Amino acid sequence: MALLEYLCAVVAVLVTYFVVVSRRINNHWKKRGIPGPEPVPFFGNLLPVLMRRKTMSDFYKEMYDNYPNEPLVGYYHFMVPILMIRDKGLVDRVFIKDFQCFTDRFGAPDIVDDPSNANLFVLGGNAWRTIRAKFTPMFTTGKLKAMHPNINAIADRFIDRLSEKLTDPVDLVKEAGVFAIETTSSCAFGIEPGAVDSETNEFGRNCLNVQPQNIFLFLRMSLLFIVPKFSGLIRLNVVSKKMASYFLGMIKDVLQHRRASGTSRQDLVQQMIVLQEKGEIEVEPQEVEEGVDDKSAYMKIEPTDDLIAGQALAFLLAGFDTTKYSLACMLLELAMHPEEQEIAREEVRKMNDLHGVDADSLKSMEYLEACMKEGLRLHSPLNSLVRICTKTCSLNGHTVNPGDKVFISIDGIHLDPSNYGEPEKFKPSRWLDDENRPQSGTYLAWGYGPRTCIGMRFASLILKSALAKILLKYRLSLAEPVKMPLAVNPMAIFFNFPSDKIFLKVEKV
Ligand code: HEM
Repeated sequence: MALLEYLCAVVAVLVTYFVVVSRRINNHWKKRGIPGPEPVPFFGNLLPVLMRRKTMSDFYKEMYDNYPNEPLVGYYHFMVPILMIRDKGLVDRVFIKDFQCFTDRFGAPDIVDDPSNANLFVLGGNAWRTIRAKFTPMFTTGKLKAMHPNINAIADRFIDRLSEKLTDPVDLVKEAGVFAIETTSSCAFGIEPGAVDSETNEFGRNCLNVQPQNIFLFLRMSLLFIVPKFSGLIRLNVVSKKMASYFLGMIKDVLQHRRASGTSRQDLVQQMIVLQEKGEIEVEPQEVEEGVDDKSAYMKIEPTDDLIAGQALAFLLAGFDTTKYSLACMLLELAMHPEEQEIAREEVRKMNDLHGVDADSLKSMEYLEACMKEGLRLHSPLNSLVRICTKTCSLNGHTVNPGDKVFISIDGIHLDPSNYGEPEKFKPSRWLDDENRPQSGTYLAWGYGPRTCIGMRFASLILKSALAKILLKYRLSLAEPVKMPLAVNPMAIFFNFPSDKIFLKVEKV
């Protein structure tokens, strides 16, 4: 009995302590005069998300919409206070002008000995800056042109697959997924297209399951984001150990095979091999990022197979699902808007008659580009952009300290009527109207500032190649009604991935 009483007393003390600490933490924003939704102990503001009553995207967008006159809003990711930036001027400050105070995304240490975390997406500080400076030239116009025949071949295979499905409704997300598997395997993992052409082989299956959007990933990503040092200590990764070991092993095999056989191919793997052959990575004066006046902001890095494999893994993690869902959503919007689809088809036809579909002609397809931008505005695969403060700075009179987390709601900004007239409408023409072009800082599908998507030009080329080839051959329409806005997977912490199937009718033009 005495033991039971003793245990009850301990539990009562712990609960009281816990509630008091939670309350104190939950007063963080109140004390600073920053408005925000009322938190509950431990869960902060996440309870509706964890109970699947709201998606993370809805939660962010509601916060953006509910405080229309506030430049800053505070919320709690479990017990960690997070600052949401609403004001465009402050977005510019954090992501561009004061970027040197907000360089990190996860707050991970400079270089991590674990290759699955030592990648461009996760790394911070000098290691990120150094690798970014060396990897950016892999996506220049010339390099993309050289890779384009590969990309076109993958788009052709996509067209062939669709031709076999003309009688049945096409499962859009599934087909876009197979296309994304092929581009990822071919360009980032150096495997010939066709070798992994379906969801049923191991590579394809693993691509589809590399980051299953469930509660475990939600909690893992939450920990990495809110307590990066602790996550480092317990060696928490952005992917499971099994997936990391599969993909890292695969890319290392490709590296070894190319070196042993002397074979070469126009892809990202080859460019990484070229970088590796130059020896220790050191940033040259002409590669120094704008705003960085100190060369000590960079470091020397040994381009080991692990480091290279880590970057290929980042290309997969950052590029696979984003490409798949972006393509699916763009095709869906075109299917729902036959008039815009026809204008785009006419433009592609004209350019194709003159030059065929190549990297140059795709560049001149302005309407197609506008369709892509508009599709991404309405269906940005990422719901938010995140930065971690690395140097003390003041935002609107509020001091932000190293380790503090700031973010912006992409959907909030993309669907704000003060940024886009009739924001819910698919209107590619808004991108061609020179007088009313969307202002800078209001289009965030590829991110913003020096840490924007490194694969943007590459992904645009892939998406436009697929769109152009499909429009030339097929007319798209809905096979069954689709409810807008699309339902999103509730456990996708940073993403807007549609959760329902979408079926299109595809007919020859
Ligand atoms: C439609 C397709 C894609 C979209 C919409 C997209 C979007 C984004 C966004 C929003 C970010 C965060 C930027 C920020 O925080 O400011 C990002 C980062 C990144 N993306 Fe993409 N992405 C796409 C495809 C790709 C592809 C194909 C690759 C690989 C070749 C890629 C590689 C990366 C990497 C490595 C980062 C981290 C960059 C850094 O922190 O330096 N992405 N992407």
